[in-house]
Amino acid sequence: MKALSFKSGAPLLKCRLLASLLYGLESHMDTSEDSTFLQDMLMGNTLHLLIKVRLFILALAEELRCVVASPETTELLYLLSKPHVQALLSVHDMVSQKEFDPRLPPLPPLPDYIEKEEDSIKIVRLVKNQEPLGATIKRDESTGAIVVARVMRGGAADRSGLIHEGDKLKEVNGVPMEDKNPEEIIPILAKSKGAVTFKVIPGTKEEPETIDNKIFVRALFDYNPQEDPAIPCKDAGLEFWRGDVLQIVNQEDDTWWQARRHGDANLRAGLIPSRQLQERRVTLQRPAVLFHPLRESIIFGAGLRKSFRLSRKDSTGQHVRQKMGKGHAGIHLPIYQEVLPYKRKPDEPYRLVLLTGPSGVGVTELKRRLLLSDPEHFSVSVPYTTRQQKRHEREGVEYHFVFKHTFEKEILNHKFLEYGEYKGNYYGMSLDSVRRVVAESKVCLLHVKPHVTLYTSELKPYVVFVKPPSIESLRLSRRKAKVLSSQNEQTPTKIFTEEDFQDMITSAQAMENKYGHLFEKVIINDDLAMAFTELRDELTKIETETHWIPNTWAHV
Ligand SMILES: Nc1ncnc2c1ncn2[C@@H]1O[C@H](COP(=O)(O)OP(=O)(O)OP(=O)(O)O)[C@@H](O)[C@H]1O
Repeated sequence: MKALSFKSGAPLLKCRLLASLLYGLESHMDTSEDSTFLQDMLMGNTLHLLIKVRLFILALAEELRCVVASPETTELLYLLSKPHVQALLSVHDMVSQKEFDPRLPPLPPLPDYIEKEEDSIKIVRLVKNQEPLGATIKRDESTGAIVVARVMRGGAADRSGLIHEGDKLKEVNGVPMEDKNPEEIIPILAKSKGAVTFKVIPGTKEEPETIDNKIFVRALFDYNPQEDPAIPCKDAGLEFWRGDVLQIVNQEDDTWWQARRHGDANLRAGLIPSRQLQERRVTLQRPAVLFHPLRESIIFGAGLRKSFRLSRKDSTGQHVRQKMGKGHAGIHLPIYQEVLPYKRKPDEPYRLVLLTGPSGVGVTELKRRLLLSDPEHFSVSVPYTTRQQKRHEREGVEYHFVFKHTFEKEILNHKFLEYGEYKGNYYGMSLDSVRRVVAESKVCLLHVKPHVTLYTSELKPYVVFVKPPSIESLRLSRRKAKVLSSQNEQTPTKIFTEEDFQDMITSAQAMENKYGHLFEKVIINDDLAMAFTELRDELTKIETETHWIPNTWAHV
C-alpha cells in the first residue's frame, strides 16, 4: 500500500492483525524467539508511534499546501520535500509492500494412479535450509521398507510435525527409495536444500503417551559423534565433553538416546550413546582405560600433610610403604551421572572441598592461601599419628597423637580415609576429623585423592583437580617462583628437576584417566595467583549459587 493512500488507523489495525496471525504460526518459525520478537514488534508502541508520526507528516504536508503561504509553511514544506525525508517515506512504502511470508513452492500434482494399498500415502514438502533434517532412517528387516527410525526433538522434521517415527519412505524428490540402502539415502538427504519432497506412507507406531524430558545427567566421558563409527548418522549426533550437563529427552531406543546440552541455545536434540551401549564399550576397553595400573606415587602421592607426605621416595631414596582405607575399591563405570539442581540453604553444612593433584603441582600452596584468606571460613581436618609429640605441638592442633596399637585397631575398623607408614610411624586422616570440621559450619579443605567413602549426601564432596600446565610453562613458572622465594628465606621453595616436571605431567594424566569422572572442577596451576583466584571464585559459587549434584544426594 502506497504511503499517500494510508487512512488514519488502518496501518495500526494491520499491525495488530499481523500480530494475531502470528499466534497461529508459531510452529512454523525456526524458534519461539522469532515469533515472540515479531509479535512484540508489531504490537510495540515504538512501531505504532512511528506510523503515527509518518501519518501526521503526510497529513501536515497536505494541509500546508492548502493554507496561505507563509515563510514558516514554505520552510516546512521545503524540509518535508528534502531527499532524505522523501527517501525515508519511500523506504517505508517499499517495506510495507513486501511479502515476508516464505514463498512455498506449489505442491506437485497428485500421481494419476495410486495403488490401492497406498491409499494413505502422504506427500510432504519441507523447505530445508543448511540444518540437517533431524531424522534417521533404517531398513525394516521384516518388510524391507525404508522407515524413519527416529525424529530428533526440535529438529526440522520434528518442527514440521509431518514426519514421524515409523513412516515408510517411498520417494525423496521423485527418486524411489525402495531399492536403496540407508547409507545411500543419507547423502541424498544431507545434500538436498530448499524444497524437499517426501512421499511417505504414515507408520502405525503410536506416539508415546508421556515422556519424562526432565532427566538431567552429567556426562562422565567425552563424546565426538564424528569419531564414532557405530552412530546411525554422524550429523545427528551430539558432541559433548566430560562434565557437561545433558537433558535426556528420549530413551526409547536401547542404544541411542536423544539429548540436549543444558544451556545450549540450540533446541535440537542429538543422538548420544545410551548408558547400556556405553557400558558395553567401556567394559571392552576396561583394562586399558579404567584399570590402567597406576604407580604407587600416582595413587598415593596426593595425600597427607607435607611433613609426613608419603612421597615417592624417602630421604634415603627408598620407597615407603603405603596403604589405602577401605573405600578405594569400588569404581563405577563412568558413563552418565543423574544430577539435580542444588542450592545450599543457610542452615546446611558446607560441601566438603576435596583438593587433589599430582605431587608438587601446588595443592598445599593453594590450600594454604585459602586458609589465610579467611581462617574463620576455611579449615582443615587434623590427622592422626603414632609418632612422638614434639614440645611445641598441641594435641588436636597439629595432630591427634595415638598409640600404635590404637592406630592399628582403627585401621581394622576402616576409620581412615588414607593412612601410611613413614620411618616406623603411622600417619592417617580419618572421616571423623572431617566430620568435626563440617559440624563447625566451616568449609573443610581436604587434600587427598578422590575417595569413594566420601561420596555421600552427608559431605557432598566437591572435587577440584589441580592440574599442571604444559612442561614449558612448568619450567617457566616454577623457576620464576624459585627466584622470587630466594628473596624470602622464610618460604622454602621446592627445587624441581626436569624429571619432577615429567612425573607431574604423567601422574596428572593417569589421575585424570582414573578419577577424571569425579572432578567437578579442573584448575590449571600455571600462574599461582590466577589459579588461586579461580579456585576461590569457584568455591564462592558453589556456596551461593545453584549448581548440579548427583540426584542420590538429594534424598538424605
Ligand atoms: N603456580 C606455581 N608457580 C610457581 N610455584 C608454584 C606454583 N604452585 C606451587 N608452587 C610451588 O611448588 C612447590 C610445591 O607446591 P605444593 O607443596 O603446594 O605441592 P603439592 O601439590 O602440595 O605437592 P605434594 O602433594 O607433593 O605436597 C612449592 O614450593 C610451591 O610454592
